[in-house]
Amino acid sequence: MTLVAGIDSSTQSCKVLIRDAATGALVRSGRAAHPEGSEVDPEAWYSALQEAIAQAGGLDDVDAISVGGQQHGMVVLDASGAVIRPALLWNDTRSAQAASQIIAEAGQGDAAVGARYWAQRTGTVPVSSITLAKLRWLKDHEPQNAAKVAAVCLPHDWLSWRLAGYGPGSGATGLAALRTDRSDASGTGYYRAAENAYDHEALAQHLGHVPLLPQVAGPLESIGRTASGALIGPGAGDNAAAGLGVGAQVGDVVMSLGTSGTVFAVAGSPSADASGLVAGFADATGNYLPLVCTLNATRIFDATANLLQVSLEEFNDLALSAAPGCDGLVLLPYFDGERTPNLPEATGSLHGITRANYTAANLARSAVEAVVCSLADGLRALEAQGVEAQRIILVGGGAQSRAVQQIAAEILGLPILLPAPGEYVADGAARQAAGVLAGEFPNWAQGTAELPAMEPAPQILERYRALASSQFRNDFLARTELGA
Ligand SMILES: Nc1ncnc2c1ncn2[C@@H]1O[C@H](COP(=O)(O)OP(=O)(O)O)[C@@H](O)[C@H]1O
Ligand SMILES: O=C(CO)[C@@H](O)[C@H](O)COP(=O)(O)O
Repeated sequence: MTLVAGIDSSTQSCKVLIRDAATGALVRSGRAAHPEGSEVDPEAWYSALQEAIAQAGGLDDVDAISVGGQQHGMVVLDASGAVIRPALLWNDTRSAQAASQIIAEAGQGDAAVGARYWAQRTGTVPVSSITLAKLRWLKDHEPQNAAKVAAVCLPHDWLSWRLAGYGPGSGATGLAALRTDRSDASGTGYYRAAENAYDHEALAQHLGHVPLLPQVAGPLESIGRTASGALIGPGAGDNAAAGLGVGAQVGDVVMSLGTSGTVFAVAGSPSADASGLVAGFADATGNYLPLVCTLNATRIFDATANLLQVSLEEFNDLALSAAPGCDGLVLLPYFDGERTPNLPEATGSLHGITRANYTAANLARSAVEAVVCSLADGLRALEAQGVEAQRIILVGGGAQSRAVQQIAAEILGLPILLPAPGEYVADGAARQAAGVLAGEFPNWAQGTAELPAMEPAPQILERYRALASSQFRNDFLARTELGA
């Protein structure tokens, strides 16, 4: 049996799946936790990867491997190949002001002009998550570190590079061996997905110089070999890998609930949304991946379950025991600030509390309704860019939640497909690894169920939208009054 391995190095953990390259059957798996926090030493990802690989029985009998990873994280390397400082992750909002400056400077002070400039130039209006904003933050706050940057790469690029035998001390030869793929490159803010080209000018302006950038490998190109001789695929950003994992085709819309909430479509042409809601990313096959990402998804469930001192299963039961609309209780889920809408300083808030509705069940349900509504807004932004959603493919750890499944069916008003429980980012990476071996993506069978239709509850989204837009207005006014 020929075996392939797929890795998902995500925000919270590292997962390794080893599959039969011919059929896709799962053979072994492993998993290890990542440290908390939005600033992480990349070595911690490598240790978690080693632990997950060992748990999955090692790689000695594996013929090809690919890494899917959390997007945008800033991994900066010096000339020797050593990491200069801990990576700033996609959900680290300290770079929010840098993002605003990048936009304002492009528009010579006019943010709307700057937003249009970036939408046209790279497909994405920078927010704090985007790597370019993190590099600008580095230049402004740690100029001595910025000056040392010989190469910059992303979490999945760096892990693939380590698997290929490079690391601290591998010097210029090592740096020249860095590779990425088009999907992850498209999330940097210095890659023009529609032209398949890096934007060196953006780096020169916002980092202060142009460092070495990983070469962009083709969708089925091998970028090296592991110590045990397995081919290493190009890898992908985690959302593009999830798209591969569920076999998404042009026109399909995927909603993922993990640490981040994302909703994205596979598209045949690039997008350029000057409102900044939709990021114009690329997928892992040569298409495009217009995507909306929120900072607050399953961790809202974790925090609420924690507060209520219940397990996630009990949390789901509680949520399902409350009535749609939570008797008027509405949560705005901006616990970690927010990226879409762009409210990096926001905090969460609970509205409409009465003595009667302030129950554990309503609190649990309000958390699920909030997260689903925030993604329903994401879907609306995608539709404004011309995406025609016929159905939604639901993935990510949060898709396992029965409460999410039911409430998504009530709120989204579209058929919802639930792939068999699995790790779709790691699956996409495994599928890519099998494709690297065979020269084409495999056609692995996959069980998918359609969720039963639910009584639509449009009032939930209406109330959420009314509150969210008033919070957005207030935040905007506060920033304007402060002159920010
Ligand atoms: N049955 C469940 N009900 C609710 N949430 C769940 C359930 N199972 C997993 N999760 C959520 O999934 C999240 C992890 O999802 P995952 O996609 O692995 O995240 P990430 O990719 O960001 O590391 C956890 O925060 C957890 O709350
Ligand atoms: O920033 C984005 C997409 O733009 C996030 O989707 C990250 O890629 C992290 O994903 P998870 O670890 O939450 O799956």
